[in-house]
Amino acid sequence: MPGEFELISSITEGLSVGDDVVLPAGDDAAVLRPAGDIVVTTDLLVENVHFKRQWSPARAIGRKAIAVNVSDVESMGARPSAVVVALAFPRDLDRAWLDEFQEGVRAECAAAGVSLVGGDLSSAATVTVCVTALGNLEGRPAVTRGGARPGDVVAVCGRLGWSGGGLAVLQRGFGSPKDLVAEHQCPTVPYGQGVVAASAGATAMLDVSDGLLADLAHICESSGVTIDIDSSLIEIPDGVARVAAATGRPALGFVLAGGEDHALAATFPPSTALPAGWYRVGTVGAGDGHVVTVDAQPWEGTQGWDHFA
Ligand SMILES: Nc1ncnc2c1ncn2[C@@H]1O[C@H](COP(=O)(O)OP(=O)(O)O)[C@@H](O)[C@H]1O
Ligand SMILES: Cc1ncc(C[n+]2csc(CCOP(=O)(O)OP(=O)(O)O)c2C)c(N)n1
Ligand SMILES: [Mg+2]
Ligand SMILES: [Mg+2]
Ligand SMILES: [Mg+2]
Repeated sequence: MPGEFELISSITEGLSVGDDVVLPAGDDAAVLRPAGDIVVTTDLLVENVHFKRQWSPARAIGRKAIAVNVSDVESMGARPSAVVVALAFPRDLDRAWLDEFQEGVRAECAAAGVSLVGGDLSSAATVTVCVTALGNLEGRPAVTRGGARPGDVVAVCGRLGWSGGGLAVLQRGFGSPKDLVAEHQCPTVPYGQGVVAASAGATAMLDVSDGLLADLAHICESSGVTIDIDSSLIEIPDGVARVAAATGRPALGFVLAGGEDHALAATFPPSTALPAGWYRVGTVGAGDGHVVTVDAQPWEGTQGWDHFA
């Protein structure tokens, strides 16, 4: 492995940046000039908690680190603009692993439309990635978790259950269905749909990281409402049905609580025509927060991921 400054040079060489970047990576800090309110968010990816190097190629881990963070920017109804990437890894890590990780970072930044404007490197016993992502509201109000109203429609854009299904496959030591495994290695974030939903009048929005039920409970709590999921509106992907059959776990559990979907979930007034790519999954009801039901019944299984439960 070359020295730290040589690595940084290779990481930042030839980086292109967007219009809001005044000073790119290379100084003590980058300088941005947003045209409206900015949103900022950060999420960690920790080896053996969020990924395993045996389960995911380096390129997918680099892509995922960007994707899950930009997903939180999208969920505010903002246009993603920039990221900084802090990376710690063992001294004896293969140089090829780092190069492939960095290739994934660049590829996903390009897909998401964000500029890589800085970061940090450190040695550590295992790989840890911390990304901070920024976005621009461009004059629109942020779509928070707190604006859902009784009668609103609950809708989703993106893939539910694929990532959780892929995780179950990997945990059993298998590699297929390949589409599910790929989705676990790096989720497909519906880039651009945060702004689309905000412009269509979404009243509340978030990205599904812990699991649809666990995350919708945040909207219930913040908005002071209840949500009922209508299971007849929920499609079970073929691969998820196969993994459910092989594991003896209910297919609906992967979709409702699998986690790491990084789909967007939002509430819309009942009169709103849902934007293309969005599908209804349930309805907002009156009541005092906390409650997400499925077909008007409490969900018996886990609601989603909790790092400390
Ligand atoms: N260590 C921390 N210090 C301050 N705020 C935090 C910390 N950890 C989480 N939060 C805040 O708590 C909220 C929920 O966090 P989290 O569940 O990680 O959100 P998300 O699932 O959208 O990534 C966010 O607003 C986040 O910024
Ligand atoms: C090795 C491994 N085990 C388990 C998981 C499953 N998993 C880890 S974190 C997580 C939930 C999402 O992560 P979190 O850090 O809570 O993201 P946030 O909600 O803050 O966006 C899930 C489903 C995984 N991805 N990799
Ligand atoms: Mg988080
Ligand atoms: Mg997150
Ligand atoms: Mg989130």
